[in-house]
Amino acid sequence: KHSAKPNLPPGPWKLPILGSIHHLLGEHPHRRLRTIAKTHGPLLHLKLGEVDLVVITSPDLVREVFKTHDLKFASRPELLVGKLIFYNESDFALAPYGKVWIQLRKICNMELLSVRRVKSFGFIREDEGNRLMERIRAAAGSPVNLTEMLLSAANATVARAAFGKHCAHEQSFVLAMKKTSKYLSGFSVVDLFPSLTFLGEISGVRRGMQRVHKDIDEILNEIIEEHEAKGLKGDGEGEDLVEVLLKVQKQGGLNLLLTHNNVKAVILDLFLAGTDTSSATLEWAMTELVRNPNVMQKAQAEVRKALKGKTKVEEKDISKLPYLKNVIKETLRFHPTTPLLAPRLCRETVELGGYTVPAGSRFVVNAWAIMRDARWWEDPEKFMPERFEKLEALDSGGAASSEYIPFGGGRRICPGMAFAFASMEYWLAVLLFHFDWELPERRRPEELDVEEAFGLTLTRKNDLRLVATSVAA
Ligand code: HEM
Repeated sequence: KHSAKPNLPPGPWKLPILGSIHHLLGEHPHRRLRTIAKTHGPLLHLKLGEVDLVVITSPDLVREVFKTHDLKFASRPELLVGKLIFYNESDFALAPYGKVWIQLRKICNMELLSVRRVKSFGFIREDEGNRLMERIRAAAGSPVNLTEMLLSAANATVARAAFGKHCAHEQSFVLAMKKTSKYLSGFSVVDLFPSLTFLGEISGVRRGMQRVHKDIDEILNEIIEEHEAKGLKGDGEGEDLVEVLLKVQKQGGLNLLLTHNNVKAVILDLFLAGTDTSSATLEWAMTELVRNPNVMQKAQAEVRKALKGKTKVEEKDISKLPYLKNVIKETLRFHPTTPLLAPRLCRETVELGGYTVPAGSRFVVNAWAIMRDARWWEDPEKFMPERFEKLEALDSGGAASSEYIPFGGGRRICPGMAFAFASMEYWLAVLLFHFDWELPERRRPEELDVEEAFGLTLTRKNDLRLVATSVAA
């Protein structure tokens, strides 16, 4: 008689079967969810089909979930793409919390994306930076598609880091990954009604995923065979990431028998999480620099003064560019490329903010809304890199603060921060040192649009086309 209903967080009214899905229509989810939070508060409950979704829009709650209750929120929801493309969740970005995730994350932190390893890829970033510069120079004053060029540099960098210098499969692999990312939103019908398996069949999604998986698997098998045939050097110098993973597999000594599927799935993670996040951030940085000529001048003056007399930017110069670093931090605040972070799964029932979040709920943090909220940010709609000169606590790129969370937080915080900053800072320095930038047809800076395309990564809707003028060194 008195079976107590859980005291769920508030949320908008729900329809039978669909739940709250209709409230998310018409605008990008991070924008709709901010509007809903303004009415119902910073802790929301929505029912999306069969899924309970809890949304957080306040730094206090962020602190609670990433610090006090981190372990309870450290899992990821099961998505069809994880099963069908990521080798039945043999990776660690989509894997639930557990033995596999713990071991793979350890390998990632200590071997794949450690500061030492990221440093060892400096020559790749410099090569790709030079290639970027030459492609822009070759355009000789006609508009260049920076969106496409930055994505190509990011893809090539991860591909070379993962597979080694000469990988014949780079292009076909990148293409297959592009197809994969469209299945990853977590908001698709197959993931909102997981019990209705026939939806995957009639929509063709299941077949599409199986086809992409087959293509990816063939390429990765060949790459692994080539690496095995070549033999593993084992000296730690100049190793690519496939070599590192195969070496760890051979050495054993982990709490996990690392399978070939683990190796392949981890490589997929690095591509999916590590390519368009970095290129989209740079694309937004260049957008804001063109829209804010004073900021552009200040950043260019810094880099040109620090590198006076040089003909090329070197990685070691980046430490002399604090303003440029703040331009990137401000871009990540203003245009976080994963505005709702990556969805988590609540492993146990938790009391949060006076409400009950039931075990099994999916949960997201509206990082975009928090980082544009005037309660926590002065002039939040203004692009102002100077704000980071005062905010020492935010220097670590996110881990230290619950208002600045472009990389998430807690145990599942992005492990690719060092990799991302190294490429983004270097390439931005190259773009600003060698070129002046303006809009085609001498359009005014304020005419540059900031429309968003929502996919897994928040990119510009329209490609960024700018005219570059070479500056004499
Ligand atoms: C501007 C660039 C980037 C941004 C904004 C970004 C952001 C994020 C965010 C928000 C998450 C989810 C964290 C959470 O659940 O709390 C994440 C996870 C992850 N990122 Fe990044 N990321 C970037 C670059 C990279 C790069 C370059 C790599 C690797 C090469 C990478 C690898 C990963 C992986 C593997 C995960 C999953 C971690 C796990 O579940 O344990 N990311 N990233």
